[in-house]
Amino acid sequence: MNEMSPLKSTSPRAVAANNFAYMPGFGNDFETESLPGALPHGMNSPQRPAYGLYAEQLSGSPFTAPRGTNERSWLYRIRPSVKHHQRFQSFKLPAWKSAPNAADQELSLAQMRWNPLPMPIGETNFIEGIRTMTTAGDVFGQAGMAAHAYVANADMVDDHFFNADGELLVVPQVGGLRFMTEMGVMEVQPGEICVLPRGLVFKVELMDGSSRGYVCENYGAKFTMPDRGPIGANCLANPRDFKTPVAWFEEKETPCRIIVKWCGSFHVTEIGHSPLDVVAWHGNYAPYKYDLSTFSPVGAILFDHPDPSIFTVLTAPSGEEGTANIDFVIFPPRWLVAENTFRPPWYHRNIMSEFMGLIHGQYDAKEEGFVPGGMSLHNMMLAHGPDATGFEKASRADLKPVKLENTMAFMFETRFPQLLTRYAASLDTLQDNYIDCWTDLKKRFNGTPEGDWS
Ligand SMILES: O=C(O)Cc1cc(O)ccc1O
Ligand SMILES: [Fe+2]
Repeated sequence: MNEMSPLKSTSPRAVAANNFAYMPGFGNDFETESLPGALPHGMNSPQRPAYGLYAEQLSGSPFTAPRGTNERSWLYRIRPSVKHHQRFQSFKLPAWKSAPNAADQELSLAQMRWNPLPMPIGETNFIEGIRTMTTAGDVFGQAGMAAHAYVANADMVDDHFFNADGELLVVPQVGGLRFMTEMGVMEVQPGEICVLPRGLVFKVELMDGSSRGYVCENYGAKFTMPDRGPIGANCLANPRDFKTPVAWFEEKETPCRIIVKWCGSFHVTEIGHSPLDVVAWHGNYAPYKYDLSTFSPVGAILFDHPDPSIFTVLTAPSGEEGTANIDFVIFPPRWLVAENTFRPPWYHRNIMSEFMGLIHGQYDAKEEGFVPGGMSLHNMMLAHGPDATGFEKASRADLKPVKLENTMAFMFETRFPQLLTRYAASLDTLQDNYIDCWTDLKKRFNGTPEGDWS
């Protein structure tokens, strides 16, 4: 039983909304109840669950998935979800696109970079504020992803949402977000991320007013922790730093809506009560959050610049070993100590497609132009690397140990090409001079082994 403070909400029986607790661990089999005795023991489906609750299974994998990837939770709720999912009508969220986005895509064969999206002027909640930048793969085939940015200035009050098309990895950049979900409440600040499983009902409140950030919508197999190989049993992201909320419910008997994303289109249904009515649950299919500052980077401690896969927080497998549907990678503060080494990222061309964002500070491959809240896209096989100023600086730097501080960039990297939405291609914040950052890279070859460093 969770230790919770006295009840304070629309219902005398709901759990206080300002004292949220979390359970540590990644993919654990959790159990949690917000009323004593609400969770059945030793079985899932008693003839009459305590408190008159309904038992409901939420499956995140096929019933017969192997043990390591088999995910489901049992929810004990005031009304079964079938009472929430009735008479759907079409709903419009025109800025949220899905792959394949044939009618709306733009040629994306360019290195691209954007300044941050402006905050919205009209009232905009989290789901209304989602603007798709790129789509990749195919939502119907359950492969690929979409990279979205969001801007929001309003709470979801009576509106709730679930996404049947994939899980959502949310990366706040400005403003904390409070995710009130069926399975509990998560408060997520910039510098933290959270994952909302496919099908989970939630709404979002803004903790600090106007908010901005990024969302990766994963159409494929769920994010999991990468294997560490020879690194061993510790470092990178550690399982105990992932936090899943304890059960929380409200008993709100006033009109609410549920908006659903399903195969790329949106639908709405009206119900007479809150769908956030799960009093207790157990299982391993659940939302979680993670504080990026708890990532323990492991890197080169003598020479050279390793591949960025060393900074993978979460990976969504594609079925082909070593070829991720999506890798979620961060570039956290760290010591740079490599000797006789060009320390920033090397110039490269990559079969994977890289969408990047900056949560705060400065990114070491770009001296200017990549600002917090900004985005960049380096698509499949398109060359990129440090800008000319960064190259110059790093090539001449005194290679003493240096701490890279005040920085937190991230990458959504996918095996699929990322196709731009028309929205992304026509944004005012698209930098039309991005490729000029490489113009001043000089020819230094002059036939001598030293090259021309004048
Ligand atoms: O392109 C980028 O900035 C991301 C990146 C960083 C790095 O250290 C190595 C490869 C890579 O794609
Ligand atoms: Fe790259």
